This record gives sequence, structure tokens and C-alpha cells, in this order.
Amino acid sequence: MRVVVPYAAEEPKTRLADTLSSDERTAFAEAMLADVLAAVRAIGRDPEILATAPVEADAPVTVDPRPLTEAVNAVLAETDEPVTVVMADLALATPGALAALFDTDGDVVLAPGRGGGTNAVVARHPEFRADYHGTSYLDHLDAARAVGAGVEAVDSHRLATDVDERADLAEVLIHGGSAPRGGRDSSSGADPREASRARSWLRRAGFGLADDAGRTTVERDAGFASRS
Ligand SMILES: Nc1nc2c(ncn2[C@@H]2O[C@H](COP(=O)(O)OP(=O)(O)OP(=O)(O)O)[C@@H](O)[C@H]2O)c(=O)[nH]1
Ligand SMILES: C[C@H](OP(=O)(O)O)C(=O)O
Repeated sequence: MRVVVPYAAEEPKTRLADTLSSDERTAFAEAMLADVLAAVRAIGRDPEILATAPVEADAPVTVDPRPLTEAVNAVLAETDEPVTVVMADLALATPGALAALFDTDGDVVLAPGRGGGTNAVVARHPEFRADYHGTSYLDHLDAARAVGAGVEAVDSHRLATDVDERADLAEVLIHGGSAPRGGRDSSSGADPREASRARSWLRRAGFGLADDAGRTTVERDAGFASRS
């Protein structure tokens, strides 16, 4: 099983441009990528990065500057064995959450993202092809059925939470390192109570939780205000 992690190496996370500078977005994206790679490794899989440009990371890197769907489909087309595609912005992904993904039977297994995206795919059917952006979860259900593949979805808060917008940063601060003892993750090889790199990065960058009229949001320490 190949485990491919797509990564937009140049100008990542543009939807956070109102919150983070360009350099900060790169650093934060790298922290999330490192967390995802570590979680994949913790369950005994070898991740590989599919990047738009060269990137320094603790995994083999294939550079393919084509758009996401084309780059992923090139991998699916060239590979005889099953391929799992796990996005690099799943800052809450834990070994346990990924193990549940891999343990789900099905020709095609989808981890939907909030808002209709697709945060992970296990492609065990040779003809399945990806179709990212828009409501890609529904498009991937259709794509699987069109090739006669049996399709399953995993119900996972951690895999559904991709970090795209400012509000998502609160999820990283809340859940990025304090999973309760005794849950599935406690037996999966990595200590889930350790703060993730992404959460540590946000803390170092001055972010904390705030209450905005009863809704949890993030605020940044005033000392960092000039950078955002
Ligand atoms: N290889 C590759 N990966 C991509 C590309 N676009 C996005 N990704 C990765 O795919 C995952 C989902 O990306 P998005 O959230 O849609 O895009 P993003 O670039 O991270 O963020 P935005 O600029 O805010 O859309 C992340 O892991 C990205 O790093 C692409 O064109 N090629
Ligand atoms: C790649 C894209 O990510 P999103 O734009 O939903 O974050 C998708 O999941 O189709």
C-alpha cells in the first residue's frame, strides 16, 4: 500500500492569509505535514510526499507541479497496488484515526472533510480516479460507483477536520494534543497527549482560544499583531 501525502509547497494555505503571513503559512503548513507524516509512520506505514515543488521533509518527495487532481491521478494510474491519499493539513490526525481508515474494508474508502471535501481516500480499485475541489466527497462517491467499486465512508472527527480557515485554528488548539486516556489512540504507538507540532507552532506564534459572543475562536497575542 502506497501512502501519498499531497502538499502544496508554494504559497500554502492561502485561506489563512488574513491571519498568517506568507512565511508563517509555510511554517504552519510544514508543521501540519510533519504531524501527518509522524501519524502515518506510527502505524507502520511509509508515507511519501507528492509536492508541487521541492520540499525538505522526513519522507521521499515526488515533485509534480500539475494541479492536485492530475497529480494524484497520475499516481493512481501508475500504481498497481492500493494507494491511500492523506491530505497534509489534517492537523488532528492521530495514529488511531488513521488506523481506523486503513482498517475499513471497501474498494474505495473515503474520509469526508467538513464542507464536502475529501480528506483521505483508500483506493483499492484499479480504475478509481480522484476529482478534488468543490464537493469532492459527493464526486468521489459518484466516481467510485461509476467504476463499480464498493465504497465506504469513515466517520471521524479527526479526519474530517482539515485546517483551511481561521476558525479551524481553534480546533487545533482544542484537540491538537489532549486526547483523553483510554481511547483508541492510547494503544496506537504515539502518546496522543503530546502537543502536536501544529498546536505547538500556533502557541509559539501567540495564538490562544477566545470567546466571541459565546463561540470559541482564536486570538493572537498583541505582541504578534504586526505580523498578521
Ligand atoms: N501536490 C499537490 N498538493 C496540493 C495541491 N493543492 C493543494 N494540495 C494539498 O492538498 C491538500 C488540500 O489542499 P487545500 O486545502 O485544498 O489547499 P491548500 O493549498 O492547502 O490551501 P488554500 O490555498 O487555502 O486552498 C493539502 O495537503 C495541500 O497541501 C496541488 O496542486 N498539488
Ligand atoms: C482538495 C479539496 O480540499 P478543500 O478545498 O475541501 O480543503 C477537497 O477536499 O476536494
